[in-house]
Amino acid sequence: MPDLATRYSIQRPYPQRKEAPEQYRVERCGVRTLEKQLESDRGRIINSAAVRRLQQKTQVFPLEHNAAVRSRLTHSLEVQQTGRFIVRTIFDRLGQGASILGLDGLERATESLVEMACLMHDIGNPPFGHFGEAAISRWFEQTLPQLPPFIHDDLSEPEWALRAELLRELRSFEGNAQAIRLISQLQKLNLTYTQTACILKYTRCATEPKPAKGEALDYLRKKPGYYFSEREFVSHLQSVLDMAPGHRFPLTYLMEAADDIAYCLADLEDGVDKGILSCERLAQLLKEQFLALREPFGDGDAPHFSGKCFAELIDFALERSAQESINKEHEFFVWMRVKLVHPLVNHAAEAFIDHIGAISEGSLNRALLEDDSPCHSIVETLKRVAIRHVFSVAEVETLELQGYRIISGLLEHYKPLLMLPMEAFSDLCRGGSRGLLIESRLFHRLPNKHVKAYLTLVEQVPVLEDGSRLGETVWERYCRCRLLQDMISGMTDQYALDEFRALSVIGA
Ligand SMILES: Nc1nc2c(ncn2[C@H]2C[C@H](O)[C@@H](COP(=O)(O)OP(=O)(O)OP(=O)(O)O)O2)c(=O)[nH]1
Ligand SMILES: [Mg+2]
Repeated sequence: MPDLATRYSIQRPYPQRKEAPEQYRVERCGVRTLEKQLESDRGRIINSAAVRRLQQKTQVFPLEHNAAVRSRLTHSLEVQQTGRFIVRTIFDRLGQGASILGLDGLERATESLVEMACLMHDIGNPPFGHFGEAAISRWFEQTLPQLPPFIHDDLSEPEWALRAELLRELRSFEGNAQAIRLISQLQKLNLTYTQTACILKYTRCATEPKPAKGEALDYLRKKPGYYFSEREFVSHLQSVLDMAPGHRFPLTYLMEAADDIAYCLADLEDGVDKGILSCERLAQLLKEQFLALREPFGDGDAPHFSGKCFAELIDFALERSAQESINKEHEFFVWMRVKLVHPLVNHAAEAFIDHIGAISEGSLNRALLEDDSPCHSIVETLKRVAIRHVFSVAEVETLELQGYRIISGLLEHYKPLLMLPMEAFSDLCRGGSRGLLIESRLFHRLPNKHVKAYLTLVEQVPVLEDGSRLGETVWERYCRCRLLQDMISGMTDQYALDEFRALSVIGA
């Protein structure tokens, strides 16, 4: 079994130290140095604009005015807390055994890595959450066939192949892949590779096809985890941390479990807070859903969860809330959390320890909580009730349609920039604007940082299998599409709405 601790490295893309790479490993640099470097990562992350922008991005409810309802930022803070709880539970359980896993003395470092991964895990998400991702992907899917070098060009065989892969990538915008791009190229946070690896949730490059069910590591590769533009960064990260391609960094499993535990209850609480469901109705739905999920396991009509019948536990939370005179809903969720979070955290910690071999290798092909246990059924129950009874109500769907309209509308406004021939766009980048009435004005609205990232990427024309280079026009157009995706996904909900209104000449 690979020793977990050998994966803890303080190496960064832009090193500030002069030592040879072996000195970056915790066995050589020592735990104190590692902790100091991770403290520096914390500062870089907490002070980043990408984290601040989460405060105005949708978790479930787009453009929400009620600040008590979760945004991506408040959700991420809850994930951070849950992540810390899981790490502490693992170390408490391990006790003296931490040294067997090579984790001796690494509790603080592990806690910091997981906490910061949790805080950052959603930074690549576009405005309007899931629907934002879908809107970007769909717009590109419909528009790419109209873009000049993508529809006609005199290309060699290998160029055709890569062009097709780049098009596949541009059709599938992914928040997780965008997060890797943000850290490495757009914000250049220069985090330790170890810290960045904790949020590399999926391990497939977006140019590769989705694996078929049953294929090796199909779960870890089910969504794009990084873009072609970051392939060299990721490949370097993998070699620094001894990660095989397609495999995960061990602590990423903890970030994923913390996210699952945090949002499954929180989304329902927000639904109740917004008056979409009453606690009584929710309690009934949860009991029914849990029974239905446990049926194939034959544990009867009172399946046990953490030594108690699940229905009893819900009724207990309901009773406690009935005794509360002022904030009944709050009381209900306090008790739900008290009764559910501990067992779920314990289960995640146990699964981490039980599967430490596969986890150290990064080959466990599922989420920690995804087994056939009652704990898994609880998470599934909460998620399914949210999907059926919160996300799909008319109010939420209307807001999602508005988000969709805003994102596709914005991309449509910026489309003239994508249609320009390469030479005219380079002219714009050099400050020229002759004859480009609309395009020059649109260009001036692009964030400087994103234009700089585009200019850097344009220079990195990929080398093909046969040693030749990809045609410049195709590569440049890929970079320009990426630029537009960077710009749109970097917006907050409110900023996207304001920008859409401004460009559409609609008043507030
Ligand atoms: N409004 C709405 N929210 C949804 C829907 N499906 C899931 N959500 C919420 C549930 C969670 O609070 C949140 C999860 O968002 P993410 O985009 O991060 O997805 P998740 O982490 O499950 O998947 P990932 O593996 O990161 O792609 O979105 C939906 O159809 N509508
Ligand atoms: Mg996510």
